Amino acid sequence: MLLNGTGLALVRGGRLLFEGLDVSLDRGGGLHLTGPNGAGKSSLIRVIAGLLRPTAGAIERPAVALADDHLSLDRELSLRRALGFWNVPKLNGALDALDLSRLADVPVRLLSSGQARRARLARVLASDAPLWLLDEPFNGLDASSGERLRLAIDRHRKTGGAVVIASHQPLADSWQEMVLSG
Ligand SMILES: Nc1ncnc2c1ncn2[C@@H]1O[C@H](COP(=O)(O)OP(=O)(O)OP(=O)(O)O)[C@@H](O)[C@H]1O
Repeated sequence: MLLNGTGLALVRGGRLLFEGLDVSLDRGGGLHLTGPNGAGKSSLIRVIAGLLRPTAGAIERPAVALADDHLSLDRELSLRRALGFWNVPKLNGALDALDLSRLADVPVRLLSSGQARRARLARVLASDAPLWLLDEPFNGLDASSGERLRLAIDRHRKTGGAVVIASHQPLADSWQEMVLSG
């Protein structure tokens, strides 16, 4: 098993967001976190990433790559050099997959908001982490970028990776859905 969390609970801002939660994923697996705003999807992703300590429970995880709104890229560097700050062994393939190659030499500060979002996703695609954690990855992407991302995610799962996505958008049947109710 790639990811195994058992009995997870989290209190945040004085509120119990979830308790007794089990999450597990095998290689090739996909977990889709859904639920209303504030239900705790992003918080659970941060628990899985190891950035938030759960109030109860235990978690075993492999190396993870997280894409959310927090990744900082040096705005003065070119996209390629800014991403190069991270562990990105598959950078060229990732830039290609998200149609960012022609922007590789452009300073990060000149990217549009959708291009910057794709850049944060490219960091994940370029990593060699088996577990991808994607918080609302389709937000702000145009249709063709969304499709490119879907293909990259499918490819990652088919080659033995696993993916957790928090998203309000429907996903295909191959995703195991977990509804958080807050
Ligand atoms: N840094 C923080 N400190 C305290 N409480 C927080 C913090 N960040 C988020 N929360 C609270 O935790 C709860 C869950 O937030 P979270 O961002 O996990 O929800 P979500 O399900 O991802 O929501 P959305 O669909 O809006 O993205 C909310 O009530 C939020 O106010």
